[in-house]
Amino acid sequence: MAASSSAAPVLLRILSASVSVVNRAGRIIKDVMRKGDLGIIDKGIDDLQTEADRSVQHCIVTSLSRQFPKISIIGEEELDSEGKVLDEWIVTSLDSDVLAKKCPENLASIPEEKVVVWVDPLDGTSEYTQGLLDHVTVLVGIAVNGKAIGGVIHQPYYNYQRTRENYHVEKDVYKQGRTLWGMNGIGVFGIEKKAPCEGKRIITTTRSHSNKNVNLTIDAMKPDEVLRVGGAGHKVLLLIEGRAHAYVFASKGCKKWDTCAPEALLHILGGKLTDMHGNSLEYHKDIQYLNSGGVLATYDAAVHEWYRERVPEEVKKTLPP
Ligand SMILES: Nc1ncnc2c1ncn2[C@@H]1O[C@H](COP(=O)(O)O)[C@@H](O)[C@H]1OP(=O)(O)O
Ligand SMILES: [Mg+2]
Ligand SMILES: [Mg+2]
Ligand SMILES: [Mg+2]
Repeated sequence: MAASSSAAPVLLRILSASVSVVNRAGRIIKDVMRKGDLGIIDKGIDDLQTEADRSVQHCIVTSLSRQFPKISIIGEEELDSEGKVLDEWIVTSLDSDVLAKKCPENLASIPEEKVVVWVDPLDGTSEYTQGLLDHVTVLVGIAVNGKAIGGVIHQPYYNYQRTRENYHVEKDVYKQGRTLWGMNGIGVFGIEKKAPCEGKRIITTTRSHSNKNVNLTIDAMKPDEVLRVGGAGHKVLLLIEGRAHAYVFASKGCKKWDTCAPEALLHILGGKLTDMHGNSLEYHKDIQYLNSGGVLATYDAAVHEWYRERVPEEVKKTLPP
C-alpha cells in the first residue's frame, strides 16, 4: 500500500487519514464515558467541554498535522499545545477504501497549503453529558478555496440502543458506530440516502440552544412535527436518512467546524445548507468562526427556497450574515 498511497493526490490522502483517525476518536469518547468522570469545564453560556472533547481534538489534530504539516487545521477547543498527547492517540494509517477511489481532476492537483480542515472533536457535547449518546458525532470537514468539498462524520454510538436491547442477537447484525465520508466528484459512502415522507413536514432543530427566534421561525414554517435533538452532525444525518425535511436554527451559536463536514456530505447528496438568508457558508482559514446568520438546511436543494422565504423578517434582522 505504501507506494500507491504516497502517489495518491494529497486531498484523497487527507480524507483517507481522517477516516482512519475518527475511529480512534470514537474509542476515546467511549472510554471517557465508561470511566464515568467526564471532566466537564464550563466555557460559557450553554457551552461545555469534556475530557473527551479535549482528548479527541489532540488525537485528530496531532495525527493529521504530523502527516500533513502544511495544511491549516482549525479545531473547536482551545487547548494548551503543550498538553498531554498519548502515543496511542496518534493514528497515521490511511483508509484503503478511500485511497481506492479516483480523485476528480479539479481536486487532484490541489497542494497541501490550500487545504483547510475544520475539526469538531465532539459535536453534541451537551447531549453527551446527558446520556443522549446517539446525538454525538465527530466531524472532520475539508475545505478548498473557501468551499466545503469533503469530510467525515463519525457517529460512535449509532445503533447503541439496538445493540443494548438485542445483546443476544449476533454481534454484527446491529453493528455499533458508523463512519460516513465523501468528497465532491467521488460521492458519499457509509450511509444510504432516503427521501422523507411526502404530505408531512418534519423540522429538526436544537434541543439545548433554543430561544424565541428559533421557535418563531419554526412556527412560520407550519411543521407537522418538530424533532428537537442535539448536534449539527446528527441533524444533518436525519436529513440524509429522510427522518426530517429541514434543519432550522435561526440563531447564532453554530460554528464553521459544526457545519463544514455535514454541509459537504449533504451537498454531494443533493441537499443544501446555508445561513438563514440563503447565503452559502465560507470556510477560508481566516473567516469568522461563528455562523452568525444561523443555519438552514434541507434534504433536497429544490425545497430550500420554500423554507428560506418563510424566515420572518424580524428574525433575519437579528442574524446579520
Ligand atoms: N450557543 C452555542 N454555544 C456553543 N455551541 C453551540 C451553540 N449553539 C450551537 N452550538 C454548537 O452547535 C451544535 C449544534 O447545536 P444544537 O445541538 O444546539 O442544535 C452544538 O452541539 C454545539 O456544538 P458542540 O456540541 O460541538 O459544542
Ligand atoms: Mg462545544
Ligand atoms: Mg459542534
Ligand atoms: Mg464540539
